[in-house]
Amino acid sequence: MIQFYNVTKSYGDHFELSGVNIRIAKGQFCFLCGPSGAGKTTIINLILGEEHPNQGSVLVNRRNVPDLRGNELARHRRDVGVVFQDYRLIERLNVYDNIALALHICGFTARREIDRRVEAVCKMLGLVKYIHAPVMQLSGGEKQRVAIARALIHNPPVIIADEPTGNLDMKQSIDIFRIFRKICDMGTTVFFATHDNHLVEGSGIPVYRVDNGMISYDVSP
Ligand SMILES: Nc1ncnc2c1ncn2[C@@H]1O[C@H](COP(=O)(O)OP(=O)(O)OP(=O)(O)O)[C@@H](O)[C@H]1O
Repeated sequence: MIQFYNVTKSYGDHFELSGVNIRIAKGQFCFLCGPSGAGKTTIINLILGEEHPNQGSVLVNRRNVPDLRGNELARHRRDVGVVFQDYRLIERLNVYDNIALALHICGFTARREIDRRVEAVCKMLGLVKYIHAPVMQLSGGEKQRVAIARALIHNPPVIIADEPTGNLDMKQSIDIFRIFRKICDMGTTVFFATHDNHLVEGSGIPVYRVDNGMISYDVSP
């Protein structure tokens, strides 16, 4: 589903990732760990096609991302749901409108279909009672659930999470992590960048670790 072959990415002479090989199968859950500045967001941007490698290939669903242009790139970005640490929601809009906006942007116009999808995803994420609440009134954990709902609304085969628990306390982090595990159990591939060792250790989930420009792979016990 996600494959990096011998990828090199540098920014001038101050940062280089080299010889990056990643292989994440369809429906698999993998962590992406590493210290601040190690290149986690760079790897995510390569998957999204927001950055291009200097060398090597980045395949998602067998498509070489750096080759995608125009409609193909737009389609690729719809196929990869993204969740960020800082939620990136529109605070003055309510939960329903934040999630529905993602469907409007993709050309959905039928009100009944939009209602059906938004209600289903809110039900799955325990957001039904907040559906008409402005996002600014929600806690960090609730906002992150809205951001996950927005990322899931198109049923993307892949979800990328960039430090999704970075602003949350331990209890909320564990809740959010469990939601991602549930999403994976439903068949979605999940790549989860985190600094939270308490989520990684003992989880038994494979980990890609970036450090000093290199990547290694292991399975935490
Ligand atoms: N567009 C860019 N131009 C130049 N340098 C960049 C660019 N994007 C990132 N960098 C540099 O690349 C390095 C890796 O950054 P990146 O954001 O990928 O790290 P990270 O592991 O996600 O860090 P954090 O955990 O702090 O978010 C950093 O030294 C950063 O300053």
